[in-house]
Amino acid sequence: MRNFFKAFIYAWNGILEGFRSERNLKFHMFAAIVVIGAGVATGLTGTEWFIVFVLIAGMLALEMMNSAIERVVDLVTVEQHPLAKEAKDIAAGAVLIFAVASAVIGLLLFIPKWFNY
Ligand SMILES: Nc1ncnc2c1ncn2[C@@H]1O[C@H](COP(=O)(O)OP(=O)(O)OP(=O)(O)O)[C@@H](O)[C@H]1O
Repeated sequence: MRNFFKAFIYAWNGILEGFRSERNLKFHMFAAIVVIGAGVATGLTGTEWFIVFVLIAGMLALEMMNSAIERVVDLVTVEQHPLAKEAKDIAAGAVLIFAVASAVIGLLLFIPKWFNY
């Protein structure tokens, strides 16, 4: 139980460190607050809120994973290396895929409701 508690504290510190040092994470958090506000104003159903929260949590978690990969790469080499570039660019690509998919799904959720008003 103590180990579980310690692991939770480490993870919580990781979240705080991510939000403290990563500009992109702050931007995603801001975007999440805007989307939640739009959801409240639009009146989403339970299923739609479920989708929105999964996308927000997935986006934040993926952005944090990207930041972790960037740090590990920087720890391994301060030199320019093709593998370092590939690792960082692939991780950034994963974030981009999820961000675009989230934006498309978000628009598919919101736009029909806005047109119904
Ligand atoms: N050690 C490295 N060797 C080769 N290419 C690198 C290395 N570090 C970063 N790059 C590449 O340089 C470009 C810019 O990287 P940069 O380090 O400025 O940003 P980042 O670490 O990817 O992200 P952030 O701006 O969030 O810190 C990216 O294409 C990245 O893959």
